[in-house]
Amino acid sequence: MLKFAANLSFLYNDADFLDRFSAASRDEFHAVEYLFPYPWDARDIAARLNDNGLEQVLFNAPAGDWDQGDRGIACIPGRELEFRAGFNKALEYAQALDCRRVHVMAGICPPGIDAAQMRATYEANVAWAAELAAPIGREVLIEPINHRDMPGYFLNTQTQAHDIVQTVGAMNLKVQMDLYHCQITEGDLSTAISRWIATGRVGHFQIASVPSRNEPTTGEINDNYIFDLIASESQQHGWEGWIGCEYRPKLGAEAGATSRGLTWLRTLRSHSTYPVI
Ligand SMILES: O=C(O)C(=O)[C@H](O)CO
Ligand SMILES: [Mg+2]
Repeated sequence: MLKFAANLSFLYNDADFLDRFSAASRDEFHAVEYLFPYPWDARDIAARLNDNGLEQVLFNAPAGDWDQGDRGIACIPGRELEFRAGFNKALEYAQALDCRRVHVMAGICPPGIDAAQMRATYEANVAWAAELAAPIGREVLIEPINHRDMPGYFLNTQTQAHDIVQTVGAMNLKVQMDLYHCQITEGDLSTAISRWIATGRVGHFQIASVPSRNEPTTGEINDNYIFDLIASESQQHGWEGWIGCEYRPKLGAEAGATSRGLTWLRTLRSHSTYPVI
């Protein structure tokens, strides 16, 4: 089985955020993810989830001052209190929205701080977050991100992320394997998927075409081959996670752009040899 979640920060941009939940439901999504819920009251989001029968599968912990260039603060020495306050807020939303996974963004490496100090800071922060989240059944995800989209981002490769997961050791610390970033940074997706899913430490996948970050099947990745691989590996290893549709519709913010771009998913739902939701 493959389970796809609509990323409401990237999709349905022709609608206000709170109206995107019903739009995703109309396109027969069963789950959603997005970057940040914090501008909205959790009760309003919970009502949209409930009204539309949607599961909340992922969102991000506060990532610093996004408009000022922060892309997470977990690796930055001196911002630990800010990180902890933000993650506490993320857990409040995770409980209100019954969301199992919280993505903790690492941050852009500040100049003049050595890599060892950033790694120590990052490991201490995600270890603290995982310990706080574990008793309430939440998972902390860390995601390698390519340096074309985020120059200088601390976490860049799958091996780096899994090394940190092993070093920290918390069973609820897992890797968010965004195949868009993995293709740009490392390529060799099939081997990477098989290798890392077998560890049991992949918490979530995300997909988008490369290089344009549009709908699957419109770029250099053979997405249908990848979907078949994830389906078979998931069955072999008992992986039951979600695949986030974190892409920008080719038709942009035109009315109905997202729905008109979902041919790849409708085809998969009707033609695959395994269940697809
Ligand atoms: O950039 C990505 O791919 C992500 O998934 C982050 O959560 C948002 O930037
Ligand atoms: Mg991603």
